[in-house]
Amino acid sequence: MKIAVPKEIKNHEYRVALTPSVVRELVARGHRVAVQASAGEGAGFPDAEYEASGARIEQDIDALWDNAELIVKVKEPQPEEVKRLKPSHTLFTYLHLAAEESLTRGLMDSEATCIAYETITDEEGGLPLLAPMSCVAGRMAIQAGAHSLEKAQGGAGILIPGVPGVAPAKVTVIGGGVVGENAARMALGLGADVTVLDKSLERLEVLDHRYQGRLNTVYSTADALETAARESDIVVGAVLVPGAQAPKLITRKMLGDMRPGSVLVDVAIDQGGCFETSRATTHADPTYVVDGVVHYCVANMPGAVARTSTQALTNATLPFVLALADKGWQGALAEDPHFLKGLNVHAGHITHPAVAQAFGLDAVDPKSLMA
Ligand SMILES: NC(=O)C1=CN([C@@H]2O[C@H](COP(=O)(O)OP(=O)(O)OC[C@H]3O[C@@H](n4cnc5c(N)ncnc54)[C@H](O)[C@@H]3O)[C@@H](O)[C@H]2O)C=CC1
Ligand SMILES: CC(=O)C(=O)O
Ligand SMILES: [Mg+2]
Repeated sequence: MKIAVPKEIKNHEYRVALTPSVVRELVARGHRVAVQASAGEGAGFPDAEYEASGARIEQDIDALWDNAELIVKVKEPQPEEVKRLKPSHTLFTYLHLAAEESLTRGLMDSEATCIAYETITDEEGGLPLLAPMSCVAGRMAIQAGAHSLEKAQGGAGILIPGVPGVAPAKVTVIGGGVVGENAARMALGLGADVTVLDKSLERLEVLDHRYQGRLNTVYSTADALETAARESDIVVGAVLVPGAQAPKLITRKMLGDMRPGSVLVDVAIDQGGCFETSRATTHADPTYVVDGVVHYCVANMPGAVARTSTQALTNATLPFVLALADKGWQGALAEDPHFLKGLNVHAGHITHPAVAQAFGLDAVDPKSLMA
């Protein structure tokens, strides 16, 4: 299989889809890997390491895309990348389509086969290719929140742990999955007063047991959300309905009840965000203020810690990339129903029900493509 690794072009995105170690595994199986010149530099993997692993370094972007069968990326294709896709391509990357209709339409028009990391499932009901980046983003959410609470950033001027004689900050995390648990863990580590809200009692039970009374767990209702908004210094948005747009849980009206200088960190922004006033921001300009409340809404948070994130991401994607390369998309997806859940778009059709529902379109059952 001819595999291409483009250099990521999203704002301040320094991750790369394959490390030299992964390239080595692919080349050992007889695959040909082309890596765009300097694609790995931001994550600390120079071209020479890829060459030593058997990759060809490609300077010409047109040739890189044109000659590829399988394109492996990190972030959703940007408009100039969508234009390069063609029906013979298999694209494997994060897509987050429910948040972006124009991207969805662009991928449909390309007629390429587009497999999303974030909708692949596992036996335990988890999302194994989202989890490593959720782990990173959850941990970063508290760093981002702590920084945003500083006065110079528009925050209330609160130090998360407080000091002797001064109470710590109150941190509420909405959604106690991978992002939520990692955010809660970091906030606890800093000495915050931490509450996790979730709709899943099972999840709250797991967290209660794991954190042995150090964490407050609250079932997520409209009342609980209003209380969280009123009383918290930082609210982290960490909900997910896989493939779908995030529900808007903190409304504009509720901002009026928040203390000035409080902070909303919307990690769920890549699925459209779970606060009504959220709009995607970039690492270059990560925050803005609405009604006195600081919003941090960066859609590619792990890109800022590209070295850690690239290693964590490729640990998880490796078996899937090998399966696609060895068997082709039909072979790999036909024998793994969890991998098949990753198929979002094929030959102009949407193949994920939650994505189709987000735009009032019909979904084609991916099983019907496996014949
Ligand atoms: N901004 C960024 O850079 C990144 C964003 N993310 C995003 O973070 C979000 C969370 O991801 P994960 O933690 O991996 O998902 P997850 O599936 O592990 O956890 C989501 C949790 O939300 C809960 N939930 C769903 N609807 C809810 C509601 N209405 N009220 C309260 N809780 C609700 C679920 O029960 C679940 O426990 C996703 O949108 C993901 O794409 C992940 C990584 C990086
Ligand atoms: C999951 C995601 O959006 C990211 O890692 O950038
Ligand atoms: Mg995005």
